[in-house]
Amino acid sequence: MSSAGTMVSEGARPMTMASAASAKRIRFEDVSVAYNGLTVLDSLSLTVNPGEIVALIGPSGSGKTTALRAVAGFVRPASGRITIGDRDVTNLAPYDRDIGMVVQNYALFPHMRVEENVAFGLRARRTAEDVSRARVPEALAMVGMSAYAKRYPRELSGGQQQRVAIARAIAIRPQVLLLDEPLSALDAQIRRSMVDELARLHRDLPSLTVLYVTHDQSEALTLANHIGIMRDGKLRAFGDAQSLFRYPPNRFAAEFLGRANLLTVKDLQPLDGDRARVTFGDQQLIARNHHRLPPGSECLLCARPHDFRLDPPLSDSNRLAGTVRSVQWQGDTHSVTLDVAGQEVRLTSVPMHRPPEPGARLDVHFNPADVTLVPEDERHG
Ligand SMILES: Nc1ncnc2c1ncn2[C@@H]1O[C@H](COP(=O)(O)OP(=O)(O)OP(=O)(O)O)[C@@H](O)[C@H]1O
Repeated sequence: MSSAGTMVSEGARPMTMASAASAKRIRFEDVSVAYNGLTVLDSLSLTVNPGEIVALIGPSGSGKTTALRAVAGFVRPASGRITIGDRDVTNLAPYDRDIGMVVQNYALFPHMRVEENVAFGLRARRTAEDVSRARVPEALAMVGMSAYAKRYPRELSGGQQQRVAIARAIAIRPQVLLLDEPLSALDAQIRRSMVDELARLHRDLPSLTVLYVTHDQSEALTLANHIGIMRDGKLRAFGDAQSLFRYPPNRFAAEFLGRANLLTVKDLQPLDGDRARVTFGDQQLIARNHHRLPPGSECLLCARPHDFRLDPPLSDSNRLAGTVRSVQWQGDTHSVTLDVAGQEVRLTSVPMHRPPEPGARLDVHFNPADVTLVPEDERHG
């Protein structure tokens, strides 16, 4: 642990975990959970492939933690099946599932020193004393906390406590690691460095299959191989992080993962490849039709704030003429809100020497390959 509070593995890969080849898959098969007769997780089917990180994101109350707790064995599904590798764990007790878990608020035992906290899971599993003696320093080294073994939790910062919680979870060498908002109690700067460190930890432990629940889309985009977006107990979108961001399958996914301008367009006409022409106001625009929406569809054109350009357009660019509503300087960017044919468009640019004034006319353009059409129909969302 450096004094700046970074998590670094000390020494050469101390933990000789099994290789990625022995990693285990987590599978939800049509899993529903109800509390007091109210369904809060509705027919969830989802696979976390061996050794990958899947992030579940979604608004408060959408069922993310419930899904995680069902894997951990803290809630029993009303129907469906959960498997880890080839084992059906649906009805196994939590301690029989070979799972490590880290929750938001550290949950360290305050009366135990760091090393005793990390040893706790090993003791509970009746791990031989000599094995435990080796595993505790290994796990602490993985999270850069070797120097803090003798401290009590109250003598640690929040970030340090969470590192100890992670060390405790991985000391048992679980097949599966469940992380429930592990960084949300930390301040923004520590959180950012912990995200990098979790990514590194996962590179050091490639056999670990991770289900990661978070509110924070940037954590999900940075860490996850695949992202699931939940709403009202249902999985509304699932895909690899990049595709989900670039080609959101519905309005909800577009709005939840990153900021999106969603322009209402109509009269879709497919062009060559996966492109299509659409009508926006009295203008024709070209966009990707990644979801192959049928001709004539009413849909949304999804453009991210950074997709817009202010420099002179290329010949095949889409152009929009707008009126500036507001301009905000945000340090490393300018954020501009425009009125374009009665719809609000937000764009970000590198800091401008002479930002436009509210009320000024501003022409922007964007490359057809950077924007995508999204179905408006709620049946898709
Ligand atoms: N023990 C419980 N008893 C009754 N209802 C519960 C219980 N735990 C959760 N719920 C309800 O289940 C729904 C889903 O909760 P869950 O904690 O899974 O959501 P979440 O997406 O993780 O939310 P958050 O991001 O706020 O943690 C919520 O409406 C919640 O009130």
